[in-house]
Amino acid sequence: MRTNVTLEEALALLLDECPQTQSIHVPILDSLGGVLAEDIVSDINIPPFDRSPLDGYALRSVDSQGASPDQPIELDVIDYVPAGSVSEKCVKDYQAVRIMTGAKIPLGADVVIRQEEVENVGEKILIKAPMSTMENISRVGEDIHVNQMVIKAGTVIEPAEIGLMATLGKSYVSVYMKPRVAILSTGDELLEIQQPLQDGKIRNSNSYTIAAQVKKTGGKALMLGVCGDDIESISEKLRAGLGIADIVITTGGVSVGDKDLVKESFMNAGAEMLFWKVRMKPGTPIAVARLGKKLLIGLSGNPAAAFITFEQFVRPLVLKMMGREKHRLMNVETILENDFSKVSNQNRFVRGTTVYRDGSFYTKFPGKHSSGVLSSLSGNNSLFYVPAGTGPYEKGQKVSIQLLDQPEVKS
Ligand SMILES: Nc1nc2c(c(=O)[nH]1)N[C@H]1C(S)=C(S)[C@@H](COP(=O)(O)OP(=O)(O)OC[C@H]3O[C@@H](n4cnc5c(N)ncnc54)[C@H](O)[C@@H]3O)O[C@H]1N2
Ligand code: MOO
Repeated sequence: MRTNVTLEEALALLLDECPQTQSIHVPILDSLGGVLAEDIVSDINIPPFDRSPLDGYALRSVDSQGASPDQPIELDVIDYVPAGSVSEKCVKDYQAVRIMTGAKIPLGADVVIRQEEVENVGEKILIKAPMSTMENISRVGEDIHVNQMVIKAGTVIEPAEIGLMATLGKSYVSVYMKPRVAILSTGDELLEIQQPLQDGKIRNSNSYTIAAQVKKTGGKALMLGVCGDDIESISEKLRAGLGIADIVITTGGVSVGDKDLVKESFMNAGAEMLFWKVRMKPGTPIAVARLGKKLLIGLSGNPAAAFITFEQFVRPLVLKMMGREKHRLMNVETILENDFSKVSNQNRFVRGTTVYRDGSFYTKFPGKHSSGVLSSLSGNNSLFYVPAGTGPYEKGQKVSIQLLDQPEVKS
């Protein structure tokens, strides 16, 4: 088993092991945030017919030649066509059809004049300027044409893609399944959240934080609950998790204590250890094992360590499994709003809150940094990576920061 691996090695080892999930057909609205597993090619033109982009009159451009405010040209209005209807008439010499936005251009007409530009005289209109052919006409297929590749497999589905599928008459679509991530919290000190506190015990928060992170990333979280520090009980829960999930995440029990039994439990469940311990703080003792195509990831029990190692390792893994090509966190340049004076021989991730103001990003650090502190994670949207031996960093200094979420825009 490899140990004390670098961040890059740990991520590479995980991503190398990562199988893509199978594709599944879902109603288009359920595909939001998923990755398309098929090419979407159009079998129709959009718009399907020449149509009016205006409320006005459809006419023949030749009839408008020579028109001016002093010498307007008079046309007979022979029909009315609202959107959704089709005129049965053909526009002939010095005729026009009243037309609404979205309606099909009647035969014979090759331009549309907006209604504000004409003068109405009974059943007739006066036009006061010449028009060029095809003016104010949305052409058939100008948006999408037959056989056009509209959305490529691998595209992340956003609201616009859902609208495109709808316009093409596609009600179901093939996407990669959400990776299923089972979550188990280990520790004799853990109570379920409904239970009253007892001396020496705490409530299990990690399962909930991690399940929320899984959901936010696009995976499906499956709760395995809480388990005491006992190899047989942990192994039994792991087997149950492996039966229903692509990845099993545990928290707690990965350090060097007498009751740190997760690695042994991974092996007891039949898995092969890939690595233990990454050169980073917090979250050093992360343990990763493989059983067939499934991965077992043991995160530290410390809430902030579990949160941060999830973002560094599990988030990219889940994204890659669901077919996302871009799974790295975005780095931006930010201006520090406090000092960070700690210099240590360990690589470190420091939680921070980043905002966007007057064209720049600004980052504040909370007062409490310990990996056991959960409260100061609230409101954080970024992580400052401090390589070993660097610093101190000072207020006003420009540094690079990882964004976990879009920053608030302040004015
Ligand atoms: N002698 C040493 N002790 C420790 C070392 C070391 O190198 N030598 N490493 C420390 C570091 S760094 C970390 S990180 C922790 C990791 O320990 P474990 O992953 O084994 O986690 P636990 O000891 O089980 O728990 C740590 C902490 O977190 C609380 N916890 C656990 N599960 C939950 C949960 N589901 N919800 C909320 N809080 C939880 C637990 O009660 C502990 O307080 O080890 C250091 N020790
Ligand atoms: O690696 Mo630990 O999470 O710093 O206390």
